[in-house]
Amino acid sequence: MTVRVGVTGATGRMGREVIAATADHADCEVVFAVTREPEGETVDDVDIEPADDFDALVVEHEPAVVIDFTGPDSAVDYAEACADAGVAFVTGTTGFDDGQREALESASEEVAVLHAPNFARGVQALLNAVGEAVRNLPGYDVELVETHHNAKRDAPSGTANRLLSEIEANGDFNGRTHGREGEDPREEGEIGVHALRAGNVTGEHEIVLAGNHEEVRLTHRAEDRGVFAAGAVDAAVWIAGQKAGDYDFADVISE
Ligand SMILES: NC(=O)C1=CN([C@@H]2O[C@H](COP(=O)(O)OP(=O)(O)OC[C@H]3O[C@@H](n4cnc5c(N)ncnc54)[C@H](OP(=O)(O)O)[C@@H]3O)[C@@H](O)[C@H]2O)C=CC1
Ligand SMILES: O=C(O)C1=N[C@H](C(=O)O)C[C@H](O)C1
Repeated sequence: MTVRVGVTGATGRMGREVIAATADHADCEVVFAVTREPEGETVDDVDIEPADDFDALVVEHEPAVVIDFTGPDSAVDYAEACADAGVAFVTGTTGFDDGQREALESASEEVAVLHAPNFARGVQALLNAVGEAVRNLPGYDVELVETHHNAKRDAPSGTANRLLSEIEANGDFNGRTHGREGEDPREEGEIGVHALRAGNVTGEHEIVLAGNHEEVRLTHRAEDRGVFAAGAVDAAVWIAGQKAGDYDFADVISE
């Protein structure tokens, strides 16, 4: 059965990729796509409509799922609208604060909600590998470096935060140090976190584990945003059949 998909942030970097990825997927179709100021634009032959009409478009087109790559405030608004309308919600948006995360969780009491800070399958493998490396190398210094394009708003990236949680869950650490300046020697057990913003880098995450006169580096490098979009569309097709709840991209790729 074809899964009917609504797309938010449709003229953004990721929104455009999602529309393209949906066209490449045999099992879904875009039934509407919105952005704040559409100005009569189309993306891959899909008409882009005003975000102010979101609620009416949901009623008119009856999507099974909405895919969102926007900003934290708007993602929460769209999640709440989907919860009211009984529509599943997949978001790759990052930069949520605690209150916004709670709002997504509340929406997941009504409908299926999947939030993933990174829809690349390789990042799921990296999460597993990092946990194992940290468990196997107790006492090693751990530093994380992420690099993104110069228009990214949030730092550290959502993926970096997820990796940091995984690192902390698997070892004995004393907190995170974001960058260093001046007289600031490394303290035992701290995790150094460094966010680089330059040019049009799609997204890189590297974890350095060093100690015992040796060094391990685990790196993921996204070469194209289509990787994220394809994962998000796979998640949308998967979530269309799920009951209300809070889901992760790991649930999608474990099947
Ligand atoms: N999970 C993953 O795999 C990935 C996640 N991301 C995340 O996705 C998000 C979007 O990234 P990207 O596409 O690069 O960003 P862009 O800035 O290119 O696009 C964001 C889009 O969201 C819309 N938008 C922003 N704020 C609002 C708002 N308040 N209300 C309604 N619409 C809004 C914008 O609409 P308008 O054009 O109308 O201003 C724009 O079209 C970021 O949080 C990023 O970190 C990015 C890549 C992969
Ligand atoms: O903003 C981006 O571009 C990206 N954001 C995500 C994040 O914050 O982790 C994922 C990816 O690295 C690209």
